[in-house]
Amino acid sequence: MKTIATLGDLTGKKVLVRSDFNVPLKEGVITDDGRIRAALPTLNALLDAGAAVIVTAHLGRPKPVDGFTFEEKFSLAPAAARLGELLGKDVKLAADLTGPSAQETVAALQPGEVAMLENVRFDPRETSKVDAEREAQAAELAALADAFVSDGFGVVHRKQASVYDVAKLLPAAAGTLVFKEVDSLSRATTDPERPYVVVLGGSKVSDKLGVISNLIEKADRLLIGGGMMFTFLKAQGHEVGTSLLEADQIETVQGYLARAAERGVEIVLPVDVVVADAFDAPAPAGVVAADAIPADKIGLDIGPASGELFAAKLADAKTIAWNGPMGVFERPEYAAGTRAVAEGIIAATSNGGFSIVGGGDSAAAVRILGLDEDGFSHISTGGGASLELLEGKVLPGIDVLSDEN
Ligand SMILES: Nc1ncnc2c1ncn2[C@@H]1O[C@H](COP(=O)(O)OP(=O)(O)OP(=O)(O)O)[C@@H](O)[C@H]1O
Ligand SMILES: O=C(O)[C@H](O)COP(=O)(O)O
Repeated sequence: MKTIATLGDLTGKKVLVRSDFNVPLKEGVITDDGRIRAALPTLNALLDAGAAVIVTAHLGRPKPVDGFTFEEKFSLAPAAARLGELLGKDVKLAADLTGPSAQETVAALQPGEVAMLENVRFDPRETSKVDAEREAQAAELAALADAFVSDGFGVVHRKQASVYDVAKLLPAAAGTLVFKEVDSLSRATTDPERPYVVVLGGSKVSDKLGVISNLIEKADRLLIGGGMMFTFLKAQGHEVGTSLLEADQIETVQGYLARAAERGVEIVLPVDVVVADAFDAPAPAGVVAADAIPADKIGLDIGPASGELFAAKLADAKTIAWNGPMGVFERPEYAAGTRAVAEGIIAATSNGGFSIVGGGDSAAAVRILGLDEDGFSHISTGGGASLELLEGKVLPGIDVLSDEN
């Protein structure tokens, strides 16, 4: 990948930086600013080099249909305010992406200053599958700057206008975060020390099921918790009540279970589950066996016996990749499973294992639960991106920064 140094003298230049500020928010307040902190080294390096910096980023998955559509709950305003605090300077947020507000903001921007553009996904062209639509948006973004730095590691697996297409239109380089992430993750992809154990959870079930197919070829053991455990339990013939379920993936998962058995890869599922009457019920209803979830209950965490089982399955691991919380850890009543797994990983790491935590929410869980970040070998800012790298895929946002381009 091309480094920032390849961009030459940046004094007085306007540099467009793609960051990943997709941070967890609760009532408009950022609950974990890890991704914003992780962006600082690149931003400071560019400011020190005399550049004026324009940051573009997304938050969540807004669904605009007809042109740029602002939606308060997906505004980057909290991220801009936090970035300003961390940099110790005012960060102006344009009200649009490439429209009059962005143009005025960028025109006034001086070397050493930082501005942000509103959520890049407020424009439907950002995520369009039609090349020409994305390219048109990328051209508008490129017109704002002299160079492009891709530093939003969490989004480099997306072939989107601000990640991929814009890199073709300006002198482009990878930021320091992208370099650091790729370096660390390559330890798990290139001849990992064994046993290699992968722990998967979270709620983006369909995003992650495909990853499992690939990891069956690479890992020795897969521990499955979080929202995706229910599709596995169902695939084994158990009822899952009103829990998160991808009904159309059941057969696919049955195929994974069969292939894992053939290859001698162990797939470990929870043996008990913490259930509630409803997602928003004020308190859990209890712990049930994983093969006996009542029809009117929803599973929101792995149970205590599963926490112990998972920790035991991690104990001898020499390479560990963890993506996705084991339950709805944001609520203390459903955080014990995630804590048990995190502590199991910390123990294995102190025993000589190499551990990677991936996923915005998993990294946030480590901090929110007050766990020791230094207990893990690498905490990635990427969720899907780190998983796809672990799968060995070529990521469009990295490929486009190749020295050969
Ligand atoms: N059993 C469950 N039912 C519903 N939601 C769950 C369950 N278990 C975990 N979750 C939710 O999953 C969310 C995190 O899932 P997600 O797949 O986004 O993980 P991630 O680590 O952030 O990865 P990425 O960075 O790719 O988004 C959390 O908000 C958590 O509350
Ligand atoms: O949270 C993430 O993993 C990244 O910001 C990418 O978000 P996306 O899955 O909505 O593309």
